[in-house]
Amino acid sequence: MAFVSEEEKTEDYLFKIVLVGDSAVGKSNLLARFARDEFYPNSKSTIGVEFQTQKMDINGKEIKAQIWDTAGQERFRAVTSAYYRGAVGALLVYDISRRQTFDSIGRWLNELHTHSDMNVVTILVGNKTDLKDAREVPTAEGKALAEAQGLFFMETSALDSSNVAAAFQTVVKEIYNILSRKVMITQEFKNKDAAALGEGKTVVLQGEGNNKEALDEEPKKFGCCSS
Ligand SMILES: Nc1nc2c(ncn2[C@@H]2O[C@H](COP(=O)(O)OP(=O)(O)OP(=O)(O)O)[C@@H](O)[C@H]2O)c(=O)[nH]1
Repeated sequence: MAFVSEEEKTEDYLFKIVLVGDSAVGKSNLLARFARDEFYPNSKSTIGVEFQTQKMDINGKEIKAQIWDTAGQERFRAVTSAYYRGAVGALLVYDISRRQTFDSIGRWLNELHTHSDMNVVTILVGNKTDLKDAREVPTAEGKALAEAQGLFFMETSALDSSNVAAAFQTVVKEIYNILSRKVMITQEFKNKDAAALGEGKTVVLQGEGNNKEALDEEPKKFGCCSS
């Protein structure tokens, strides 16, 4: 087990992660499965925005993933810029049994990159793998798109739970790794300065641009239905 000091344990990390994709691909159910281990066979379209904060343990650190969910359909959606603002992670979701939802991924990726940091950690998620006989998008095609766009990739089923936690964890772990590398670089610089000045060392967690906002920002809510 890795050694974590008392001081380190009490540090809080809050990562804003957004769910993006066409209507009815299963965004809300992925969140419901991950955060509450629930599934709704007849869920209605999300109206406005919902978010859930889920605690996770990464390398002995307590991370809070604040996961935001909005409707895929334009008329039910939240204010786009506010939805993406400060996001450091994204799940780009399509339904493996409806090709048109896969064809929309390019558009969602454009929207994500227009409204958030280009470096937002993104995973392409092919949901509803339980619908084996209805599959329209082969796994290899999803994987190829992810590779071409530099995204992580996973296929999930909110219905039978497969890979749901793994998909969220992949994003959170990668964000944490990026921030850890930044801390190490900051520490290296500070140590050099400190050595020059003869001072003790300090470690500061520094996000940049939108990433920093995500760490600072208080959750905001639009529309209805948060838990
Ligand atoms: N078979 C199957 N059905 C699923 C799965 N995930 C979601 N569904 C169903 O798909 C429908 C839409 O799910 P939602 O989670 O509401 O989809 P959404 O992407 O949040 O939809 P919007 O809010 O309209 O954008 C519901 O009837 C769910 O029960 C899954 O993994 N397998």
